[in-house]
Amino acid sequence: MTARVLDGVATAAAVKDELRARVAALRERGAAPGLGTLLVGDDPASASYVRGKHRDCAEVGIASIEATLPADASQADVAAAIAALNADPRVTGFLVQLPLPPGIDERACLELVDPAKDADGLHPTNLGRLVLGVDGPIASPLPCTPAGIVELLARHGVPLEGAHVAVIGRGLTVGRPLGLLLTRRGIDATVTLCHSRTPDLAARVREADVVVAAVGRPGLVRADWVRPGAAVLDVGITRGPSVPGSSKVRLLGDVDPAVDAVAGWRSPVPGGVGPMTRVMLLANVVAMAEAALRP
Ligand SMILES: Nc1nc(=O)c2c([nH]1)NC[C@@H]1CN(c3ccc(C(=O)N[C@@H](CCC(=O)O)C(=O)O)cc3)C=[N+]21
Repeated sequence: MTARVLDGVATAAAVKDELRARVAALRERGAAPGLGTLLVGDDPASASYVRGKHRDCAEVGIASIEATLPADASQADVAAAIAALNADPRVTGFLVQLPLPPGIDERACLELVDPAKDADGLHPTNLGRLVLGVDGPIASPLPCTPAGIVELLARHGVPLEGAHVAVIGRGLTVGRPLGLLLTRRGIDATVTLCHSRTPDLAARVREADVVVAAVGRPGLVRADWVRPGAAVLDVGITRGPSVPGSSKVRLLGDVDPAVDAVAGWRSPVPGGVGPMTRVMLLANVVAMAEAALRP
């Protein structure tokens, strides 16, 4: 067997086409959506992700508002920048790029974001709505990577209802909210949420119809862990050594490429979950701008 590709680039492009039409409709009603970003410090990977998000916005007609602070910004500086984005009428949704520099309290910063402008879906109110399994009075944004994974599977016809999903990783942005999303009514997967202290991880993965690896350890998921025909989603992105004779660094996923001989589906790195994460951010911004128009 050779695994079929869960193509995040093509799927994200299809979602973008749908969003472009919704953005045009919003603009006609005088409610142009705008994405704000707050980047603190000069981590090159973070700067490159933020640039990518603004490029995506331009492609669908969403305005971009960029805020930056130096690496030595204080907690109060970050709080003031978040307050300015909360108050800016051009900004219908924004995110605080993570990770924040050492010394800044990330959780405290996320709590300062207006939940109605929380493009990442990481404010405790929105995570609470995810736990409750209901949409709030405003459209409640979903965390982008979990939402992107569900969309990627749905658009490739990979069923989740009745499926057993092994999620590896319990982080705030991927594993933990993904477990909540997959077990919602209407999605109806059965989830085993695995982490660094799970005994016999290989055995938990072997039981799964769908495997999601979100750890950041290259090659963690090996071919002999995977049930034949399973769908394997790779969320890990580790920057490896540069390609010999080129300035490009190799991006390494959490899934050993040898898995392709066993799996039914695999999402590649790059070109899988990453582009879906980015497009779900845009989807949140559009949905929040639409919600703001409703009486
Ligand atoms: N507040 C906040 N929200 C985030 O959503 C957030 C964040 N902070 N901090 C960092 C992580 C990481 N993340 C990625 C999104 C897209 C790709 C992506 O598109 N990757 C390309 C490769 C791009 C490359 O790294 O060269 C791909 O997989 O094809 C990667 C990583 C969002 N994150």
